[in-house]
Amino acid sequence: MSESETDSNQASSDSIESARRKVAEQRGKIDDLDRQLVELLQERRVLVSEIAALKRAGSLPIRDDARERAMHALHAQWAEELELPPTVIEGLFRMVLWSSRNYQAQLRTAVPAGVASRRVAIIGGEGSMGRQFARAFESLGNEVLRADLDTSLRPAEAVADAQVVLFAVPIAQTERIIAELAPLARPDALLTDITSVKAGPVAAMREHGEATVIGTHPLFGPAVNSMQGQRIVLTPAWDADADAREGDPHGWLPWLETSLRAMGLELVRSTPAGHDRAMAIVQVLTHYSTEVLGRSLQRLGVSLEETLRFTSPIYYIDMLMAARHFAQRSELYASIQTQNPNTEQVTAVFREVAEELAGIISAKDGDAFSEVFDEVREFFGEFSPRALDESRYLIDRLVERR
Ligand SMILES: O=C(O)C(=O)C[C@]1(C(=O)O)C=C[C@@H](O)C=C1
Repeated sequence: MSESETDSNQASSDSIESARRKVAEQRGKIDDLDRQLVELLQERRVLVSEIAALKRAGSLPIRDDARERAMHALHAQWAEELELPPTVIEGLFRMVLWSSRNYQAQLRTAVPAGVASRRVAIIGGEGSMGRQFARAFESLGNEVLRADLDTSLRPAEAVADAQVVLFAVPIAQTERIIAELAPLARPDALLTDITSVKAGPVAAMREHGEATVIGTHPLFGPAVNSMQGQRIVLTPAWDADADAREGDPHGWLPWLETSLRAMGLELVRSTPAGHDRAMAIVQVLTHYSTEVLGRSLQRLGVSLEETLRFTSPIYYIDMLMAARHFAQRSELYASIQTQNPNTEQVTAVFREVAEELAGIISAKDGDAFSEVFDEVREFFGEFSPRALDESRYLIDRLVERR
């Protein structure tokens, strides 16, 4: 090595060293700023807890959409003034607001002072959903009786002793267990369930007991971090137009609605048949499509690792959803797919459409393809701009994690 080469190597290692030192210095300052950010979040949380107390006293809801919209608009304006990307600032504050609402739910902001406590039997109380609801009812001050296959408390005893009976058992066994236990419930009790189909279980609860019947379907699984902001469908067994006193002589519907809202849930009212029609799309059709995709990948012998090297964000999201689906219990999905009264009709259309598109594609008929494409685009109509916006948000969050 010549002398000048040695010199230049020395110079470059000096400059690397000096760059490293300066980066470390700046990092120290960043840590200080980040610490201040965290302290500000803590200060913010104190204000939120004060708002929570005021809201509880005034029976105001945790979430205020108008306020949140106004905040996002204001933040966008600030971002622009300071030349920061508004979507990044919006993402940050969405996280802050989500956490603020969760915190308020933990502080029991939405739990009305006068919500009556009841003795609630959870049949299937050791299952993951059963445990989640047991905790939630307990946190509202109810006495919870957990009964399951292996508990010392027998399900029959729990049902006879309870004012509210919640069936949280696998779909395939729900109707059999209801038939066995519902006759033991007190006539002034509430019978409810959390099964993903509603017509069958609600009819079974009506048929086998004298108690008031309200079916429910939580639109989330046991894996969610918090129930805050999740949805639950309520399907009272009586006709919506009927006199409520006739279908609900003991006022169970207001009690259940208040309790579920207090857990942070958003309520969706439906009839058992209306629910099942909607779920044939929300669950059966989309799960079927996911299952066809997963099965095709497996049958094609695709190397996931290899394809993920080429991934687009959408392929990645599709793979996340497909793998998530197949990572869960097959019995749950088997039941959802086989027990919905509308499954046949919906899956038949899926197969027809798969054939239709395969025909168009193999005929290399670009015009026919565009015609189909345009018809579907028109079908999505007003939803499209929102879909573009929200999917972009989702993609940004995913990209930021990697
Ligand atoms: O301002 C309120 O009403 C709050 O409850 C606070 C807050 C926030 O964290 O800023 C949280 C939830 C609401 O949806 C709006 C704002």
